[in-house]
Amino acid sequence: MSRLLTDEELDRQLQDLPGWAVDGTQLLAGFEAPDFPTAIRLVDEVAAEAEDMNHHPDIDIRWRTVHFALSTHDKGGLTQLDIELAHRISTAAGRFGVRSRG
Ligand SMILES: C[C@H](O)[C@H](O)[C@H]1CNC2=NC(N)=NC(=O)C2=N1
Repeated sequence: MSRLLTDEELDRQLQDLPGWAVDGTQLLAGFEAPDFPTAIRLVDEVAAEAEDMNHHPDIDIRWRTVHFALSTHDKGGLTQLDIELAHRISTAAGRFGVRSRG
């Protein structure tokens, strides 16, 4: 599950991850919530998902905008764990009515 993904594998799987983009060794996405409390509720939900996976994002919170940066630190790049976490983040955002900025 945690080997580095090839560029082809990343390109193919990004088709199913609208709003996410690869930047070097990271998978990035920004989301805009209707208000600050909802942004924090999203981050709290993502924290639970990350703990469940034992795979944790870098998170930047600025008022209603939340940016996530995903990478598998132990491997120095992107693995299937990052893809899985991206899906969980996008799903959680949808549940909270938080739209992607991508
Ligand atoms: C020891 C612990 O399982 C590891 O440090 C986990 C924790 N969370 C992690 N999160 C991320 N993004 N990458 C990792 O390599 C990673 N490793």
